[in-house]
Amino acid sequence: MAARIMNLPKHGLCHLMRTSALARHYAGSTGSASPPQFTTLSVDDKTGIATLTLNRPPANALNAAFMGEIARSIKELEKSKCRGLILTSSSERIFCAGLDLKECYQAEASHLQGIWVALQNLWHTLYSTPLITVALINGHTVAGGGMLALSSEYRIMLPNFKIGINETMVGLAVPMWLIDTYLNVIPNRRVAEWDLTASRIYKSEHALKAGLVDELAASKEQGLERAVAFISSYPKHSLVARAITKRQFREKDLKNFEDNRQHDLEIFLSNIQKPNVQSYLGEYLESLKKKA
Ligand SMILES: CC/C=C\CC/C=C/CC(=O)SCCNC(=O)CCNC(=O)[C@H](O)C(C)(C)COP(=O)(O)OP(=O)(O)OC[C@H]1O[C@@H](n2cnc3c(N)ncnc32)[C@H](O)[C@@H]1OP(=O)(O)O
Repeated sequence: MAARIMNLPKHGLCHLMRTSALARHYAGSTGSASPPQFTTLSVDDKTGIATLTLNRPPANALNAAFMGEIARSIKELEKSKCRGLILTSSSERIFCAGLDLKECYQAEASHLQGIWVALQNLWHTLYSTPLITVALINGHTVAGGGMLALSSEYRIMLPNFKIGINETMVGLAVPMWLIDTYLNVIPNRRVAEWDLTASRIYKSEHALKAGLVDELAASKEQGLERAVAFISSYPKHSLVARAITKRQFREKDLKNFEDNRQHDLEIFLSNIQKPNVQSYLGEYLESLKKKA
């Protein structure tokens, strides 16, 4: 089996062609001709590997438009017969800081609903995709950012960053579908329960030891090479069987989610609008500002 390893040109012809194709797709599905705003996508036609780069400074915080854009790109890549997807960040410090908390503070219920439904859809799309998925975690990734990493099949992280799910710390329960996602990576229930109830955040090196990530890479370039090698290690003839097997492993979690989608939304809306949670959220946002 020949595993092709190459660095993708950041602004190559291939990238431009794919971006315009996606823009046409968005125009068809949303009625607007606006191109992707918060991501760049490049596809290596020789390897069939796509790199989706998160680019919403300063923290790649997730709002509904950003999450919709990521999910639509994944769906489009599935149709284009790409074999694999690498998720990474344009920032040198932050892979993804989770939900955009500024948009969760003192927001209308309809806005909060839009955010949560977009988060649910993004999780479902990434967790269920037949594509071979690798998160190249080149910065801190917490909460919803942890979700992106853990929903991928393989995680490569750069040293000296943080990864974890800290929802309880901000006053909210971890949704069942995210617990299932965590257990898919850390099957030791006691460790998983402790991590999620205590909002445990791991440093890269410790995350590797705990099995939360699969490899450390010294640089983003090395990480990209390792990600391409991982995806290319699956022979072409195995891809359909591989995708069916992946689906079977994840089917129960996906069904649980579908059975409880509405209830999950109601729990979020009820929690996030509680005065004590909103008040804590305000203080938390202030503390993030004061750090600067
Ligand atoms: C109350 C619960 C709300 C929703 C519940 C539902 C649960 C959903 C899951 C979630 O995703 S909740 C999101 C939880 N996220 C966090 O708690 C992350 C908070 N951020 C951090 O811990 C740190 O920023 C970091 C470790 C990610 C990066 O640290 P560092 O490199 O030192 O950067 P700064 O802290 O200086 O941040 C840079 C810049 O980004 C802004 N920012 C950071 N996180 C968010 C965020 N989640 N939403 C909006 N904005 C965020 C931060 O304020 C700084 O902005 P400046 O304008 O001051 O540059």
